[in-house]
Amino acid sequence: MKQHKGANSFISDRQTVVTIGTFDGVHAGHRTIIERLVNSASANNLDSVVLTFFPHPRMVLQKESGIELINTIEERKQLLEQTGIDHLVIHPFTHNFSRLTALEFVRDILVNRLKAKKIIIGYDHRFGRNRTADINDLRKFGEEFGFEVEEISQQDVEQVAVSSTKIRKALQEGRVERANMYLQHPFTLSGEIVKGRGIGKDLGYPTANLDVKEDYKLIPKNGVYVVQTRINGNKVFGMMNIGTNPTVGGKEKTIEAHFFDLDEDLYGKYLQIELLVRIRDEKKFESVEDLKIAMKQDQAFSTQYIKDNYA
Ligand SMILES: Cc1cc2nc3c(=O)[nH]c(=O)nc-3n(C[C@H](O)[C@H](O)[C@H](O)COP(=O)(O)O)c2cc1C
Ligand SMILES: Nc1ncnc2c1ncn2[C@@H]1O[C@H](COP(=O)(O)OP(=O)(O)O)[C@@H](O)[C@H]1O
Repeated sequence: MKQHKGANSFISDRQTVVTIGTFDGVHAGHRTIIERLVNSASANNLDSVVLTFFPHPRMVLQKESGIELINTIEERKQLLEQTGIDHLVIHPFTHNFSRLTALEFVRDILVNRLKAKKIIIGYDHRFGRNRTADINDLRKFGEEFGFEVEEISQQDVEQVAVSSTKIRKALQEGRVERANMYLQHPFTLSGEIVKGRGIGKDLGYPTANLDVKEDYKLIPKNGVYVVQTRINGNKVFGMMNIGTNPTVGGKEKTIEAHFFDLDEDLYGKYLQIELLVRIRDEKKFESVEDLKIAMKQDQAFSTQYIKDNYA
């Protein structure tokens, strides 16, 4: 897969089949559409192109929308990489871009830049300044500029929307097993390991504090989770707490993980941590001793879960 930082730097020897969308989650519904794209491209000797926008239009046009996405742009790239598309174009969505008329968008971006011979698009897709144009307009442009339009049916579009909503809701409720089932891959949190308050080691459970810098990333419900990551190429399991650490007088929300059978300085490392299952709510314990007992139980739960599911 070739990556392009915008349509202006797109290069391809062949003409293309293009689909346009956010593809947040890159879940089963998205994969069905992308499969269609890839198959259509190979059947017609064309290159397959996913055109996606970043920042998300709502992050630019409705700054206060508080949008929460399943994937950061980095995660989205990695997931799309696995689908077998030839090109991923991440076009910067700016105010200026949003002012393009439908004609300008189709002619300048899709036809002249992306060399579109075919466009696969949802039945309800709208585009151009103020989203005035629809799929019928796109078909007319197709006759003028020589490309074909393939419609994604209402049923398929709804399936995609329902899945994204279900995944976000499951994550907000802490049901990561369910979210992972819809996603068909584990939900991840990614970021750099930063210094915390240095309490973990005293508790006997050092915890790597994850700094998720993307403010639009959906963080699942506070609580304790079984997790898995890769450290220096090795698979490592652990347990993660998302919350404010009320027992030790914390206020800020933190994301921290204790990894099993590991003793290593992780500061400055970039980790992608997969959430596997939720164990319990975060609690304010009477004492640090009670917290330690709970963490020991969390470890026992995790060990059993890993044995049952990953042995
Ligand atoms: C598996 C796990 C479960 C935790 N559960 C709780 C909890 O229920 N309540 C709480 O106040 N803190 C909980 N914590 C966080 C601890 O309060 C502890 O302060 C933290 O791990 C150390 O913070 P530090 O990185 O700033 O040193 C948990 C941590 C882990 C790793
Ligand atoms: N098994 C482990 N799991 C998590 N972190 C570990 C582990 N072993 C060593 N560490 C290191 O210890 C640090 C956490 O120690 P801790 O006392 O909780 O300090 P901090 O408050 O800075 O997170 C981690 O960032 C990592 O560098």
